[in-house]
Amino acid sequence: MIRRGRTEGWLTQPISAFPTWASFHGVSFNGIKISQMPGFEHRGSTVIATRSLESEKDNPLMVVPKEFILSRQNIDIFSKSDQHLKEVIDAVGDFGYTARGAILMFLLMQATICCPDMQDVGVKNPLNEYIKFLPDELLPTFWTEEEQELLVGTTLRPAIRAKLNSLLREYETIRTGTEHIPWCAKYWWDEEEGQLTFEDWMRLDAMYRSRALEFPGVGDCMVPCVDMANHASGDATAALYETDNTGNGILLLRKGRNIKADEEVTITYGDDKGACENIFSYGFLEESVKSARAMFLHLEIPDDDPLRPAKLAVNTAAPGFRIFEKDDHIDWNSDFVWLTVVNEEDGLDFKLRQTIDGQREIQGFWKADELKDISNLRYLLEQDPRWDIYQLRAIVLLQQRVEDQLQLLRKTGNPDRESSVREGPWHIARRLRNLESDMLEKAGADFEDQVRMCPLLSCPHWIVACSRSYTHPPPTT
Ligand SMILES: C[S@@+](CC[C@H](N)C(=O)[O-])C[C@H]1O[C@@H](n2cnc3c(N)ncnc32)[C@H](O)[C@@H]1O
Repeated sequence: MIRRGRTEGWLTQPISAFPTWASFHGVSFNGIKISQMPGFEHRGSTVIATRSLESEKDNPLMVVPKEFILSRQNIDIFSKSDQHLKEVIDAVGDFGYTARGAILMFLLMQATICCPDMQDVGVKNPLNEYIKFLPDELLPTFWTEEEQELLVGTTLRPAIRAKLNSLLREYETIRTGTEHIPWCAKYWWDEEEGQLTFEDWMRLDAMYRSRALEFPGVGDCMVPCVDMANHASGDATAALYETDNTGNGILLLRKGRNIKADEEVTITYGDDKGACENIFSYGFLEESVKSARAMFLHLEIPDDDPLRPAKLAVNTAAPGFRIFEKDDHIDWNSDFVWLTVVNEEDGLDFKLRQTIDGQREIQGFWKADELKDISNLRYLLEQDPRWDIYQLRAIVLLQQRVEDQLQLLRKTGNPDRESSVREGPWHIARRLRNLESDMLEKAGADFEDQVRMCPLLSCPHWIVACSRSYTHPPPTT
């Protein structure tokens, strides 16, 4: 549907029409415009100063009426006057009550309302037009198989796979939830006339993912017009966004910041995000980025661990660990790792409990303490006299996983660009490979140092103590 709307023109508007649309609906601009930056057209539209601006004198640069903020709460309000919107949000169950679910369903309704084939569906509102100004971002979920192959060995590759699987599950939830509604059955799902495809869902997800912001006092939302600001990190960030005391969205130059006419007014999409997350959500990596910053590596509980099924049953954490830069070294965090490195002899135990509705539920224990939440395990292990051993097991496990990932990256090398591969994905994949490879090398060296400095290594029994969760040869000292 969306692709058709873009081609036939009913779901697209030139950005030159944006200022008229925005001012007509009460958005105020002070010394700024939305347009493309000469020389940087590949970055789409952005916010540009029309005259020199000073934070002391000119703030706020933009005020967006609070009714325009696409948030969970506002969509609740919209759905009170649009029974079709309410019907589909209610039909998709819990998903429709999350910010992401409600906003995606709202965007889907706007595209549906714009489609000339759909009669008497939804209520026309100013945000029907907003979706027409949103470009189709080349996020990695849209890279071809061949382009995604360039990512083998990077953490972006499994992230894309997982995302596509979760999008498929969402799409199925929407289909099964709404196919009994007569107008959805006809316009979305009918085998001949139905317009909605998985590609539409991917496009709506890309609109949301590349534009959603966490707005102070509102939560995850899309703020039309503020979401036209491009990203710059660190000192290069020119402006901040927040809500004023009446709930309107505002854009403010950073304190003490001056901007010359024709300069870009950027915001930050999050300076702490790793290179992988930036590419995943926004489809680009700033040229100034010189490190991967943060990476998430998946972990498996070994098949020969007799507690594996029980551990997986109680696990509520992401199955892996995150490494990140901290000062001049690489640090890590994970709740899952602690569950992986302890076993029955240490004090981990599981019991089956009968619930009141007759179901059986598995409960985890660390010695006498019930593991109500897996995030509590680390705290309990810290109190244990064998904490040093668990730490050593964890670090050795991470060290091996980091080494495996590095080997995978090295094995695939830096492939040459085939003519069927687009320049953008190729360039980004190459940069990510190099950045992640550097970070893994640094993490490997830091973990090696930690193992080497561990006092337990002078104890001849340490391998025995560690052996349960340590299946690889110990590092040489
Ligand atoms: C929130 S939108 C910003 C407005 C967008 N440029 C537009 O045309 O609607 C985020 C998208 O803008 C682009 N973008 C933002 N900052 C960028 C940057 N520093 N370099 C390259 N592209 C950027 C990316 O395509 C990103 O997915």
